[in-house]
Amino acid sequence: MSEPTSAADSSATEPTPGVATRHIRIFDTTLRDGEQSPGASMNLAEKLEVAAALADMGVDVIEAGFPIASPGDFEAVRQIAATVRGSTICGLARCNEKDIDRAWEALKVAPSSRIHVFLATSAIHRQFKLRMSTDEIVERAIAGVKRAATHCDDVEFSPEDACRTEHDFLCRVVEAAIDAGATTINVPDTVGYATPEEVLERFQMLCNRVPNIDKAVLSTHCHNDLGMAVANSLAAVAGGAGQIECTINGIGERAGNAALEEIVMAIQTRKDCLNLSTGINSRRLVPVSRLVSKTTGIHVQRNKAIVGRNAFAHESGIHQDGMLKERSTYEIMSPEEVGFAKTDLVLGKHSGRAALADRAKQLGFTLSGEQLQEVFESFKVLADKKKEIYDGDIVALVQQQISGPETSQWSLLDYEVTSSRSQTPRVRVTLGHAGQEFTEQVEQGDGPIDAAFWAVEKITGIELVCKDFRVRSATLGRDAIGEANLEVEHKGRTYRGVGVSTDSVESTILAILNAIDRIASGKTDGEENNLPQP
Ligand SMILES: CC(=O)SCCNC(=O)CCNC(=O)[C@H](O)C(C)(C)COP(=O)(O)OP(=O)(O)OC[C@H]1O[C@@H](n2cnc3c(N)ncnc32)[C@H](O)[C@@H]1OP(=O)(O)O
Ligand SMILES: CC(C)C(=O)C(=O)O
Ligand SMILES: [Mg+2]
Repeated sequence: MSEPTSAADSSATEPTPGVATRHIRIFDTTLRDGEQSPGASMNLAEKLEVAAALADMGVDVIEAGFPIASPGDFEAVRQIAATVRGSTICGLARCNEKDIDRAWEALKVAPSSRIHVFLATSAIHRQFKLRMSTDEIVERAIAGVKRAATHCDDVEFSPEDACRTEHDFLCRVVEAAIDAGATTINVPDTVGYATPEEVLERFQMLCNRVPNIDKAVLSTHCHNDLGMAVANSLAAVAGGAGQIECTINGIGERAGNAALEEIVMAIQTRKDCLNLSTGINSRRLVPVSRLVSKTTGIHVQRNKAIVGRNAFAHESGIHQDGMLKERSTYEIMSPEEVGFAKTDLVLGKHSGRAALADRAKQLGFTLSGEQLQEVFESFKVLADKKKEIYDGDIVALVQQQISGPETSQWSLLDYEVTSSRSQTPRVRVTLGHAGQEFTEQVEQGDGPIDAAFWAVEKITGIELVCKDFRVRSATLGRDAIGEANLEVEHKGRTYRGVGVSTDSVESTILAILNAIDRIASGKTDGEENNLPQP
């Protein structure tokens, strides 16, 4: 493996000096094999939109469908062939005249079209599915390719289940198909069974043993049943393949096909050792992935390579600290390169002070020293309760810290609330003050908030007249934190209090205590600490 010599080298690799870069054709089969994913059917308008996006991204060949499969599939291939420009449009056909002629009927309007004929060659498929002898398979393959070649000079032939086909027989079929006019020979790992070493050997074997192999482009089409589709596709390329068949988000039959975005970014990111290139505009990968996900209803998992929501997100403090110092410590590609707006430093329970201070700074607060430490402590307490901390949470935490007294007099140790439609609310509050604990239980008021006021007033002995009280959701979602803001009057003077928590009763009690601390320190509303404006 080549080693980056500096931080920047790790994401800006160059091809090996003196070694020519080989261009690899990208054949996208999202609309054909991808649509074979259970539940992924797309309607005509959706297929046209996806095809246009694929062409715009720079896909060389779009397999638009299997025209004999249904009138809808035929019409989708026909309209894509009629309207989408910039890519070759391909249609799939079994090895029989009806399929091939129907495919051509749909494709003929395209300026550049390809008929893809397939016939299984492995012993299992010959014996149990097709019930044909080896001679019959060869004859049928030749007839199919010849029929396709009468329509179109771009003919692809796939010996289905090629990776489980006997070497001698595979060589025989491939040679016959090329002689019959096939210009691309696709060697599929139909059931995702092969290992990268086996794929490499199989492609090398075909290159060494099939005498006319130089008259066709070799192609790879890998399924992901054992999670090796992308590795197998790259192994095929190392063995001589010049075309990779793949799908957006890796959708496809069963566990899917090799994911286009992973192939493209592996080639782009590791051009230093692979010495390959594609014509794909990688900045379109995320938008096209989202389009396909929305269109098919197949959700992209958060940790999916390249296009998953977490692909450029960092939550761990140590990683975030590294990222803030130098991006290449934890990123081998830039998010912009694949179409994400930016790296996401997600604040959560694994984050540290560096990321918290950085986010607070972006929000308009400069935190350091003890102030940072205090916000960090309340941040960790909150992070234990919430999955993700949003910007609104940070603003609320910082504001609470800034507006709080230097030394808090009263602290909330515990509380319990019972409320129902039919009974008077009951609140039990335990407060700490000067090393002692005080508990009060009240059963009065119009609701738990009112009861909480009564309980705190009883413990502290400070009477409050509530002039204004609001609880607002500081962030989004059901686990949002509530920020309680109140204005109280005590002995003719007005005081403010702020409290935040995921529980609105708790944020209210904290806001009351905040106001009481201000009363004790003599800070009225007109003498607030200067709150920075986020
Ligand atoms: C590996 C792959 O992804 S291959 C592509 C798979 N995709 C699809 O099958 C999706 C679209 N398919 C369909 O809509 C239907 O299967 C159709 C319209 C193509 C055919 O439907 P039917 O005529 O009802 O046949 P059915 O699907 O039940 O069986 C397939 C037939 O094709 C035959 N067949 C399979 N592959 C081939 C081939 N490459 N060349 C010729 N015949 C083939 C089978 O032996 C079987 O023939 P039989 O009925 O004489 O036993
Ligand atoms: C039609 C062929 C190429 C196929 O999808 C496969 O073998 O997986
Ligand atoms: Mg397939």
